[in-house]
Amino acid sequence: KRHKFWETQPVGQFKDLGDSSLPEGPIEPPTPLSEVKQEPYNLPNLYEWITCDMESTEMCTEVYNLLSNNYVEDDDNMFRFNYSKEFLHWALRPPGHYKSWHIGVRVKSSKKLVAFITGVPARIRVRDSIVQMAEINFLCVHKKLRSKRLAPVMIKEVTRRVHLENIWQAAYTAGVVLPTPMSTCQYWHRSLNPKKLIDVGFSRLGARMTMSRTIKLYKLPESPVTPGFRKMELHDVPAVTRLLRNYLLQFLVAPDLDENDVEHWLLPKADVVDSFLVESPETHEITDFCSFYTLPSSILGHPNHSILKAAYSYYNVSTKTPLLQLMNDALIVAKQKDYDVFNALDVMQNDCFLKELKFGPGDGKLHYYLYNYRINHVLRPSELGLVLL
Ligand SMILES: COc1cccc(CC(=N)NC(=O)c2cccnc2OC2CCNCC2)c1
Repeated sequence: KRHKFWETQPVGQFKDLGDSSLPEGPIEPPTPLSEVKQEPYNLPNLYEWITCDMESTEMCTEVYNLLSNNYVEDDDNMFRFNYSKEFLHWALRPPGHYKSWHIGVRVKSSKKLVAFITGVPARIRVRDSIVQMAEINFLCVHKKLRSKRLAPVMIKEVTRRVHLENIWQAAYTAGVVLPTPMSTCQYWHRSLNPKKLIDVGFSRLGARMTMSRTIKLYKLPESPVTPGFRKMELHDVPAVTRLLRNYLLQFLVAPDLDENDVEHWLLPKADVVDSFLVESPETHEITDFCSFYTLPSSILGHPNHSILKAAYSYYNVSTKTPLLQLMNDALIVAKQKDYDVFNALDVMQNDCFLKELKFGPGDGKLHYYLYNYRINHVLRPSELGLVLL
């Protein structure tokens, strides 16, 4: 189906796929900053731009409410992402963030927030090149304002504000196919609370399975089995940074994280991000790492459950403990913390534990995109070392 807007943008076009005469790298050169449009794009008359100060509790609440009622739903419209205020406050303020990249649209008369889009800066390595990019996320238009062609103007406005900071590439994901995925990943779910998942229709009772048999199938030990498995702490940042930087080198696309980034993105924050490591009891060396972020979903229209508590696999490194055992310990602590389900994409080396740890395939795909950067070969998920929130 035609992509009226995306055919006008510097993104890989379907017609160019396979044309490896086109060089890998930026599609368009940077524009001199003086030539970047200085004023915001025009919005339909009733609406105005607002820069959302995510340090303000009221603004965080307005953004939370917009997303909680209007953001991404699953294909059957049974669940809707319910990012918490604390999560948004964390996700949008990494080292070097720009307030101007937290963009809202509100109704001039009522001041009601009706749309949102964000960018955060990230250093992303693509093969051997480190590229300063914007990670674009949380594009949301109020349900009542859909198909007014607001999304293209919001994408153009965040692009314009990213250009003003002399950044010319971006990365983003979507559940829909646009020109042109750099990789397409499958998502997987591991039941932790199978009874609730079946009650709310997230999972179905397997054929020839009883509920008690299903509960037994997903049962986990009370506590992690790996000696030296513990929560990450501030003093672990240098060692975790070394471990993670070295591990991510094997992937064709991965974040280039320094200690400041690791401190922000991976230090545990209650109900936002959890991270654990294995410190060898003999040598006190840090040999392995695992992490997940907390992204609940609203359960739409269910009489006795309103929230699905979900953990999303984030960055994991195994150098001594088998990844299978490390991730099983992650499942165990997620169950201890009362998560209903543990989600993962088939990126990095996740394929090696998904089936064995009783993950089931989800009913959709997550497509990864780069803006203004051509990659000649669509990446296999196992070549991708990037997890977006
Ligand atoms: C269970 O509640 C849902 C509520 C809304 C959408 C979906 C399906 C879905 N679209 N899932 C994912 O995109 C997904 C599945 C596994 C891991 N990460 C994911 O997406 C992340 C990364 C992209 N931004 C959203 C969160 C499920």
